[in-house]
Amino acid sequence: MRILISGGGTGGHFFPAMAALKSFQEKGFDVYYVGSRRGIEAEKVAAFTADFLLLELSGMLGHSALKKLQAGWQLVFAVKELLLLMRRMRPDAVVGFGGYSSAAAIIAGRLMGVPCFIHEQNAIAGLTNRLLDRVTTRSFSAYGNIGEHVGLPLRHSALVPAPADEREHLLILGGSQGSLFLNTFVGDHLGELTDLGMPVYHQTGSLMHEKHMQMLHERYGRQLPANYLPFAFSDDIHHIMAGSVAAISRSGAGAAFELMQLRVPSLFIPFPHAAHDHQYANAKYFEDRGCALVYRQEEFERGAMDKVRTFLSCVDQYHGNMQGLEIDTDASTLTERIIGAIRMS
Ligand SMILES: CC(=O)N[C@H]1[C@@H](OP(=O)(O)OP(=O)(O)OC[C@H]2O[C@@H](n3ccc(=O)[nH]c3=O)[C@H](O)[C@@H]2O)O[C@H](CO)[C@@H](O)[C@@H]1O
Repeated sequence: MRILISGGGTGGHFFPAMAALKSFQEKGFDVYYVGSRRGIEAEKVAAFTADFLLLELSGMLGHSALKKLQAGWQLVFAVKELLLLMRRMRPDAVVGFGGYSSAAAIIAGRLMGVPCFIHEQNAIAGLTNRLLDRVTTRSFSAYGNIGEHVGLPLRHSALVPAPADEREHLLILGGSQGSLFLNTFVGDHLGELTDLGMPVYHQTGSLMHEKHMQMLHERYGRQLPANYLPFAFSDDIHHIMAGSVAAISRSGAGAAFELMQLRVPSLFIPFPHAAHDHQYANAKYFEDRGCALVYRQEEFERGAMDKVRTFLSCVDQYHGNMQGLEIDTDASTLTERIIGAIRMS
C-alpha cells in the first residue's frame, strides 16, 4: 500500500507527520511526503525520508490581503501539481497533519476519490481542520476534541523517560521557532536563573539566536555564567528534555506531549496569539491532571522568579502525579486505525 503524508510549516505539524511516516514504513508501507519549501521541513525532511516533494505554499492567517491572494494562488497550483503526482503514484490514502501543505493534499486526495484522514494536534482545532473534518474519511486528534482520540504520535527518541537521578538541569524551551517572550525573560533574570543551583539549557530559536546572544553580551559582558547553556535548535532535544528536572516552556502540542511523556514537570506559558488560544487549552489539560502549572504571560511577568522558585519547590509533587498520567504517544495507535479504515473503504 502507498500512503501520501502531508503537514509541516512548524515543528508542531511536521514532527508528528514524521513519527507517523516512520510507523507506516515499519509496517511495510511505501510512504511519500509532501511539504512546503518555506517550512521547517525544507531543512529537516531529508533526515527522515528520500521520498518527498516540497511545494511553493505559504500561510494565509495574519497576512495582508495581497499575501492572502498569493497564498490562494499557490494553493490552486499546489493542488494541480498534487493531482498529477497522485495520478502517477496512485496512493491508497492521504493523511494530513496540518500546516499549509496539508490542506492542498487533502483537497487533491478528495478530488481523486482517495480515502483522506487528518490529525489535529491541538486541544482546540483550527478553522482549516474543522472544515477538512467534514470531507475526510475519518479525523483524529491528540486531545480528543475532534474525531477519534489517538494521542500525539511522537518520534521514538521521545518515548522513554530518564530515571529521576539522571535529571540535572532546568530547560527553557521556546518551541520550534523559539519564543521572544522567554528570551526576554532570560535576559531580564539571567543571574537569578543561573543561581538556582543547576545548569540552565535555553532554546532560543534559529532566527532569534544571534540577536539574543548579542543582547546578553551587551547587558552582561562577554563572559556569561558557565552554567547557562543557550542553543538555537537541537535535533537531540529529547535527550535534553529527558535530563531536565523541570521545564519552563511554550505549550505547543509537541512540546507539551513530549515533556509530559518524558515526565518533566512543566511550567507552561502559552503563546497568547496561537489560533483560538489553543496553547492555553493544550497546557490546561495537563495542569488539570496535576502534572503542570500554567501562567498567562502577563500573570507570569508579575514576580516571575518567585513563581519559578515556588514551581521548582513542587516538582516532586508534579513528578508523582505524572506517574499516573495516561497519554498515548505511540504513532501505531493512529496508523493502525488508518490502515483499518483503508481496508474497510
Ligand atoms: C507559534 C505556534 O502557533 N506554534 C504552533 C506550532 O508548533 P511549534 O512548532 O511552535 O511547537 P510544538 O511544541 O508543537 O512543536 C515543536 C517541535 O519542535 C521540536 N523541537 C523544538 C526545539 C528544538 O530545539 N528541537 C526540536 O526538535 C520539539 O521536540 C517539538 O516536536 O504547531 C503546534 C501543533 O499544531 C501548535 O500547538 C503550536 O501552537
